Amino acid sequence: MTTSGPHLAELPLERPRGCPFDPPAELGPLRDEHPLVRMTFPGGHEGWLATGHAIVREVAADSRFSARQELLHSPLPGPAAMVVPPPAPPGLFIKMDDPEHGRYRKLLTGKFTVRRMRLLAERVEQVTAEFLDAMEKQGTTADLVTAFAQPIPALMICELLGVPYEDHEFFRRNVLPLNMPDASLEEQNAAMNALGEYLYKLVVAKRAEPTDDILGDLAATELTEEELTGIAFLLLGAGLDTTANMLGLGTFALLQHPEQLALLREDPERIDGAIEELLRYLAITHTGARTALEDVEIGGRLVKAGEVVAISVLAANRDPLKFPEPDRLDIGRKTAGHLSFGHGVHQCLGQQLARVQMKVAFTGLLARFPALRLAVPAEEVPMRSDSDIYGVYSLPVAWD
Ligand code: HEM
Repeated sequence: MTTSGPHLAELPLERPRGCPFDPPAELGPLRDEHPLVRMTFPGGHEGWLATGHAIVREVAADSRFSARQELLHSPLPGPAAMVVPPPAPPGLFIKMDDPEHGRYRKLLTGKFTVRRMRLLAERVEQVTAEFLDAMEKQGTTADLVTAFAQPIPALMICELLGVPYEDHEFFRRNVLPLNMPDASLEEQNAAMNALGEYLYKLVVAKRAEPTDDILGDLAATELTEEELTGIAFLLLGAGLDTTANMLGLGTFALLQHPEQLALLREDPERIDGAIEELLRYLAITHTGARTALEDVEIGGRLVKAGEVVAISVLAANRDPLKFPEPDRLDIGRKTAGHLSFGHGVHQCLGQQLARVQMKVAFTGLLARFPALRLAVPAEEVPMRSDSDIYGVYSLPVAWD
């Protein structure tokens, strides 16, 4: 076991200007030499950065590493990195460990199964067709983000949870700062409080008058109103911004790789493989973190109790030891084992929902607009470089 080695002064974050889909240039060589490396966190704490696929998987699967937020130092710079966060509010189980985490998750797993999500496909098709109709009517150009990528997942998660879609602008406005490390603590707290108050009122109403949706079902259990609010907050936050960014950034990536797009257009059956490859290649939830609860020997290094390990999903998904020619977007490749939905007990609960939405939405978009193209030079597309969830802020597209 080695105790010395290189030391990173910060987590490299900037994706290259020329190819905004690739990891920061430093990350590849670093991962290949030192898949687990010492790093100073923005608040000055010493910890680690895991970039190798095997190590990232190990950390995510090992219950000696905790997801509890009060133990975490943020690996991303910004005001939140300077403070120790409070324990997660009740119900926010993504920031909890088992058995507490499992108690909440168990109540939800049956609601997001492959079978249930496939049954939903018809409704996703209707919703997608409506937004594509509206986009087509508006002329021969559009911002794909506001016309297509955002509204489809927003409407679907609202319907599933039983949250009024009319309020989606309010959710979007308030979810945004929560994923932005640079947002001030005041902004983040105000957003959290506004969403919390809204959702609390909603679950109280559902408890009084049951509704036929996920929150309605949960309101009929013994969960407290605070727990219901935390779960609603997690599901709404996770469902609004993630799939939307995969649709926006995924379309951008396909337009920038015309040979891959042509393969998909030639044989739309390739869609499932294309989606997994886009998930791997783009790694929109690029960074995570865990805290060691005890001393752990891993990858030939000793991570001490209390130290935080930042995880670069982006670097791990591009590890040549796992994926040959990892920097090539190849919709026909074997993608099993990509880490874009996480790994271990916290693996994404909504992944089947996300897959169904992406399949229907990408298929509908490509069929409706055979001549879809960027309406601005690629360098002018505004990237979400300042967010925990990568993507595009807008994607001007045109068709004939
Ligand atoms: C393409 C879209 C999506 C991506 C890339 C994504 C990514 C992830 C990742 C990486 C995690 C693990 C986080 C960790 O280990 O700390 C996660 C967890 C989670 N995701 Fe997703 N997600 C997506 C869509 C969704 C959707 C649509 C929902 C809707 C309900 C959702 C709900 C959740 C929940 C509840 C968890 C926490 C699971 C747990 O802690 O047990 N996700 N997601």
